[in-house]
Amino acid sequence: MDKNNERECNEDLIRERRKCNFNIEELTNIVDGGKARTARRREIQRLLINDPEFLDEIPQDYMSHEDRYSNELRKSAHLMQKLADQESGHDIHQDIGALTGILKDGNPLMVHLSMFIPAILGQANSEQQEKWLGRSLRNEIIGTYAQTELGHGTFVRGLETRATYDPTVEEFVLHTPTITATKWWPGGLGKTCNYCVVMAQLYTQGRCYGPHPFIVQLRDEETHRSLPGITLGEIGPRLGLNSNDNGFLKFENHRIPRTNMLMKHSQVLKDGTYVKPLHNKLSYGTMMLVRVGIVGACSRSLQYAVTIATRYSAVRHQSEIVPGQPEPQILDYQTQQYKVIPQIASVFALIFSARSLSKIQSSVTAKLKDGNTDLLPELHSLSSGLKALSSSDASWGVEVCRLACGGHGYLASSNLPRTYTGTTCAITYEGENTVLLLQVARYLIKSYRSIGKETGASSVSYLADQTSLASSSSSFSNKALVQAFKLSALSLVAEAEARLQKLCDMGQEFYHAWNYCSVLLLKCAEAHTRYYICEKYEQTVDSLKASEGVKNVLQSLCRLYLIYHITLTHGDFLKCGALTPRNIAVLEGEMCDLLAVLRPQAVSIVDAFDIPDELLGSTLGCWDGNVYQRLYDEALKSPLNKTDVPDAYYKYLLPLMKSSL
Ligand SMILES: CC/C=C\C/C=C\C/C=C\C/C=C\CCC(=O)SCCNC(=O)CCNC(=O)[C@H](O)C(C)(C)COP(=O)(O)OP(=O)(O)OC[C@H]1O[C@@H](n2cnc3c(N)ncnc32)[C@H](O)[C@@H]1OP(=O)(O)O
Ligand SMILES: Cc1cc2nc3c(=O)[nH]c(=O)nc-3n(C[C@H](O)[C@H](O)[C@H](O)COP(=O)(O)OP(=O)(O)OC[C@H]3O[C@@H](n4cnc5c(N)ncnc54)[C@H](O)[C@@H]3O)c2cc1C
Repeated sequence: MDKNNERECNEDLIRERRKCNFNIEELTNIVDGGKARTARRREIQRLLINDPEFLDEIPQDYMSHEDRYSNELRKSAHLMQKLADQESGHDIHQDIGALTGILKDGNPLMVHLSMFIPAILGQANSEQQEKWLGRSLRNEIIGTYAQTELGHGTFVRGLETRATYDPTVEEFVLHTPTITATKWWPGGLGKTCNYCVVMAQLYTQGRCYGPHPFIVQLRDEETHRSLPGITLGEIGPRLGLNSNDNGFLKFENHRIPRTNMLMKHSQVLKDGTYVKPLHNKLSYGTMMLVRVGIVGACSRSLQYAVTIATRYSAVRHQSEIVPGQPEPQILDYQTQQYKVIPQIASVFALIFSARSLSKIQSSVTAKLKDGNTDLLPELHSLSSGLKALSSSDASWGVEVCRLACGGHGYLASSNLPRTYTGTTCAITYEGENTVLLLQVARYLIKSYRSIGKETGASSVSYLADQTSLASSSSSFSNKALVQAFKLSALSLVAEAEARLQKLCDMGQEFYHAWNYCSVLLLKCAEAHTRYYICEKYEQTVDSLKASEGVKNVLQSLCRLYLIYHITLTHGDFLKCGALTPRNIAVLEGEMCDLLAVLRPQAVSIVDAFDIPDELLGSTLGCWDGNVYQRLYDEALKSPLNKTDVPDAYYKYLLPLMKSSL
């Protein structure tokens, strides 16, 4: 689509784009993380969208279960080949964002790229990396991450798969002792992978040392047949991601060499002696790494959904605001603005938090190389909290965007249903959100109780700021609003700690008291993480070197985000005295003013996300706004439209209609 050719474009969108008062390219660079990143993303996307191999012969929704898998595997394999053919020197994980939309509805090689290779990088020692890293990067072997079992996903310590060391032959015996120990869910496990990293309970010298990672060959490298002692299969249709072959796996006393235990952090020596790691949760490192990646992935899903909803809201006319006048664009309704524009603001919140988290992760990883694990709990807490809030915010945001598109948003061709199912899964996988938030709460309570002890953990240092509890601000600057979030989080943590202590003082065991307070603890974790996101948003926008136009847009979006979230949880702000009822009323009024200020810029802001039509894949969100013709053309692709009278009519309907004659 030639974006300079207005003749092919919907008139409403032309008018919207003429209202733009900022430099779109500059905002695109901010979204991508710099000019060079924009250029690289475009280079990759051009390479992909001009390649006919990525086209589907028929829309996926009309394919059989087998054909969907096969079609997606074809494209995934082609994509991997294409990326491998690219000049070297690029980190493929840096490029993952550029690939959004090219593969639809889960792809069978995703976990190979996002977990198997990272697991080898993070858990294997140098000899093991020598053996498996190159092969997996060259796609000579394809792997997955097999941790979850039928009986246990959340509670990793409860996994039942066993790896028992036999020093006589220096092998581990992998065994699935019960039906509930069957590995269940891993992406690509059913039919695609020939290797995997298995998390199993390590037994040596008669003792269990807990879950550890092992690399296991599953299928013959020539015939692709499952190896003896291994049962593999696919788990069946899911809410979404149905092009992937999520699988199951059972071991029947399957033997692997001792050197297949991934030994970067802990080891089992030839005689069976266990050497413990520097920190006993280092074996959970792959999960933590992916949680960081999920924050960025969620921001991209939301960019897709909100691009579709915003453009559609500019094109769609319905009802009337002024009686008797022409039907307005639905984007002119304040309630529609309230659906769509906070989601645009949320995209930037997620982008800036993802970047901040990624920096922290790099510095923790660098420290780990020197044997320093001090900041691991801080990273665990932040990555858990941000994974949870980003996935729930993005899922809700995508759903709101679907609702904002009325009936057409329910159509598969809008690409909103698939965007939703591809986002909501992140609430569950890689640590179910409630469970991760309770991990954050655990860290908060522990940190609150150790006030005064220097831990170097900056995300919780505010918990020591007891004086702020008594003070409410009369100023409404963005900084002051962020302070209100801080106060709200601090006061919730203080309340939860006091409630826990009271129950313990009354004679309850701590773990019962914990469960009894867990709804409040969840709120603490959410408030703390929201404060973190708001603080990063405000700081990033404040310190941004940008033109006035871009800065103004981002300031307004940031302010909208702060006020929007205050209004959603205003009870917490009132309860702690951070804001008064009058303050809330004023802020609610200002939120509506901000919607009006941002409304004329909305289309241009989503244009700055720069998502090519071919990747957006939506009849409603295309750049030219030619919505109705596209909806009609897509409908014609339905196989039911191949004939005027379907066979089913003769088989079922005709006999029914004639039966009473
Ligand atoms: C590169 C990627 C790019 C992009 C990504 C984009 C898209 C996604 C791509 C792929 C994803 C696809 C599919 C999903 C795959 C999966 O789902 S894999 C399976 C994931 N499974 C989970 O996440 C399980 C969740 N459960 C857990 O992590 C743990 O069980 C638990 C953390 C909830 C609890 O662990 P326990 O061992 O029981 O610990 P505890 O008793 O609760 O706590 C003891 C102390 O340990 C601390 N702790 C726990 N975890 C960590 C950690 N990772 N690091 C540091 N510390 C940790 C905890 O805080 C406790 O500390 P105390 O000081 O309080 O004692
Ligand atoms: C699309 C998809 C892809 C996946 N890919 C993989 C993969 O590649 N590899 C892999 O190993 N796994 C994978 N998984 C599995 C995934 O990681 C687990 O489903 C997830 O960790 C949740 O565990 P669970 O299913 O046991 O849920 P459960 O823990 O059974 O959760 C059920 C409910 O119990 C609650 N609950 C559980 N424990 C607690 C607690 N301590 N406190 C309070 N509430 C609690 C939860 O909040 C939830 O409401 C995938 C899952 C999905 C949906």
